[in-house]
Amino acid sequence: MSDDGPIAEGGAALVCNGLAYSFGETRAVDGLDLSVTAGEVFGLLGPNGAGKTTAIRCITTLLPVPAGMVRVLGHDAARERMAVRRLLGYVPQQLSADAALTGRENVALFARVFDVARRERADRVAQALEAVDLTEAADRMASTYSGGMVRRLELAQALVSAPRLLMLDEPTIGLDPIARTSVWDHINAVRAATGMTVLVTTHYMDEADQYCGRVALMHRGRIRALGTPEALKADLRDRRGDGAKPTLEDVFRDVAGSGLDAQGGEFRDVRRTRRTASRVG
Ligand SMILES: Nc1ncnc2c1ncn2[C@@H]1O[C@H](COP(=O)(O)OP(=O)(O)OP(=O)(O)O)[C@@H](O)[C@H]1O
Repeated sequence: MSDDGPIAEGGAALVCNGLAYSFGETRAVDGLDLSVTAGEVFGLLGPNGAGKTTAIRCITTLLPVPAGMVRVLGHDAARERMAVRRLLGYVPQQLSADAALTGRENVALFARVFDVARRERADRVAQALEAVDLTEAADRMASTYSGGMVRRLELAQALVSAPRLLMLDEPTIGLDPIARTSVWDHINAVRAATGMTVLVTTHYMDEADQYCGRVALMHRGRIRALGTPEALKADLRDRRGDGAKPTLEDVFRDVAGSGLDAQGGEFRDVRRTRRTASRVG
């Protein structure tokens, strides 16, 4: 922790205040307020077009912060971009592994990009591959990997720089249930070993319920509800008072109301798939 610079305010790994970002007339992020506690798994949920990816891209410094403030472990994302980048790991929605390289070469590439010290690189690459159970497959071309293996490889790429805050944009989309569980098991094992903070977006409500300590519903660029899945469900149950047990999806339908369908968004699995395996094949 000593070489990370400023101490995070109030134990927060990430703070966004009034973050806003527009694409032309489209206000993708519209005054986002968020505080993610160090060490937690935080789920950022919302229908298609809610602004989740745009917010993540601002936090990871891939987009500027034109309005509002973003701080990662006390570092300002607008003014200290390199410091923020050194603290972050990012697994984007888009495929980030190269089919024409081996698993080890893919992770080594990220180690170079993220400036892992040359003398440590081989060990750190091996550790990252081990952490996601890809040691045996490490020297095979990524084009031979299954979709779940590719996703774990992308996780290793993000982990090789030993991030304090891991950002995952729909990490399990398009994977079968066993591969989804495997991805989460590996994320949780690394988190338990390192204490890193995880911010994840997902359309899978069951995953958010099971794996996230707290979740926030983002809709039309803003947070509309935030809390533990249990608290959010209990609150809706109390308000409805009909004895039925709401799911997390019920909570978010309640919060976003008819605006969901008007925007064409769905909280349930939207049946999009990254087609990971076929795209690297
Ligand atoms: N490069 C871009 N150019 C123009 N508009 C964009 C661009 N990227 C996103 N948008 C718009 O910004 C809004 C927020 O999009 P964003 O991708 O951040 O949402 P999201 O919550 O991540 O959605 P999804 O769940 O589908 O990934 C949408 O209206 C989208 O059409």
